Amino acid sequence: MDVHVTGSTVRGSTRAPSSKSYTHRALLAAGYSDGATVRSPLVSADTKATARAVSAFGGRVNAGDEIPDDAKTLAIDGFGGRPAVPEDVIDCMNSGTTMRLVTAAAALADGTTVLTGDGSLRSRPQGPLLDALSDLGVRAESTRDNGLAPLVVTGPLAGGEVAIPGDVSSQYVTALLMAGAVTDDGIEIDLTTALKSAPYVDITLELLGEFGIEATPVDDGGDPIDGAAGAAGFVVPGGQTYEPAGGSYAVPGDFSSISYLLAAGAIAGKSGGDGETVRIEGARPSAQGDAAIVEIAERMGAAVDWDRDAGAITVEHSPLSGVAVDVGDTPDLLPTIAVLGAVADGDTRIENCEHVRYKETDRVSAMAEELGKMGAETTEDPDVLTVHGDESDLRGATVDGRADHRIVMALAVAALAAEGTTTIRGAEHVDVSFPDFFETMADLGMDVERDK
Ligand SMILES: O=C(O)C1=C[C@@H](OP(=O)(O)O)[C@@H](O)[C@H](O)C1
Ligand SMILES: C=C(OP(=O)(O)O)C(=O)O
Repeated sequence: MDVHVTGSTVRGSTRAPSSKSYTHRALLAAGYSDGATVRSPLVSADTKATARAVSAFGGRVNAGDEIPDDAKTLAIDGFGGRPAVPEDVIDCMNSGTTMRLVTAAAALADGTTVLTGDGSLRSRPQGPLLDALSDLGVRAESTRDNGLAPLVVTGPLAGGEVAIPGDVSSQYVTALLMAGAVTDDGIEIDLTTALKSAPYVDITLELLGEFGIEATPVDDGGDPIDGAAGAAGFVVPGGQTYEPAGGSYAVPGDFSSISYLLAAGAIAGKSGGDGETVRIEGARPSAQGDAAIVEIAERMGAAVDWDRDAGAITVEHSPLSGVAVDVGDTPDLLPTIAVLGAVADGDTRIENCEHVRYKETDRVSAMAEELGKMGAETTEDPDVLTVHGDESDLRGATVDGRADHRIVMALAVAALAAEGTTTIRGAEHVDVSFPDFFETMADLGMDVERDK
């Protein structure tokens, strides 16, 4: 589907969608339990893939009925830590989180599970997780023997000690921690490189805690530390039982999604003289590293206010200046920061971004090339994307969303500040994390037309 976005201003109040990362983990944790209710889930293409995997392992989501797009709660009958051997191949579609978390869950089953995904997911690295599971005594293979899906996993997994790199995907650590809790022996993970995307492991640790599961980051002496940043490894004892307090878990708002709303306000938010700006609700503090978008936008000069107690962010347009940002912890913010950089004065250097190339698409190249079509000047290095705001003058163009939700949403925000109309191809891919993105933006004032 193509959308056509014409330069426009935005204002008004909106609510952030629920967190994709927390929803995946909550659905799977509920699957690992005897049963639990997930409140305010994100219902999207990716989280539905995880829900289907839970069902494939013998759980039941929403009494076996299709999940309505507006579901406010999801009741899950779990498989009690013992996944059944699925009757069919598990299709993880476009979702890296589903594939990594479900691969480790599959290793617990006493039999063989086959996992696949769409063309994008079948090109993303799974090798380090397969190697780790193999070292733990599981048969975990790529059908093409190239570290890519389709994957074939034959359990069961008893646990043990394993080494894994931390610089490809933090999702391998999350996967091993979630599965490790229900093994007999537990899992000790030694990181062979520093961990990137560390806040996502903090999200995992926070959620595991809410489900009554103990898992601990450790330093290189094996002593417990607070938080995943700087950890040399992790320890999760086996034989644990997933059980959320009160039988239910509530998903917070999604700061990666909030980043587009905030950026839209920062580059095109107009108060209209009545004090009303862009207000984003559902922004309560949690372990999400992507909450850094508030500080990044502030550093660039945006007029942002985050009332943490109320969980509300207000933002208004003001002139932006380029900054240097390290996205080692926050890879999903790169497309948003690149757009802010394209309208800012001076250079915006997005550093430590090599792992952002292993996403639904190579987002470093994708943003350089697609923003380039709109008149932005960038310099791309393997690990750094520099956006030259002074040399950029955004104008409408036809751009390719690269079948990647974050590229589509970032380009739509850029189009707000562009002269004329921008056509974005493949706009339907927002269904991965923010299905109502274009409705939400239209309500805020974005001039957007969708082709049927
Ligand atoms: O665990 C998660 O929920 C995620 C971890 C990150 O991936 P990597 O750890 O592969 O960088 C992030 O990019 C992804 O969108 C969601
Ligand atoms: C990379 C992403 O997710 P996943 O790894 O689950 O595909 C994302 O949402 O930007």
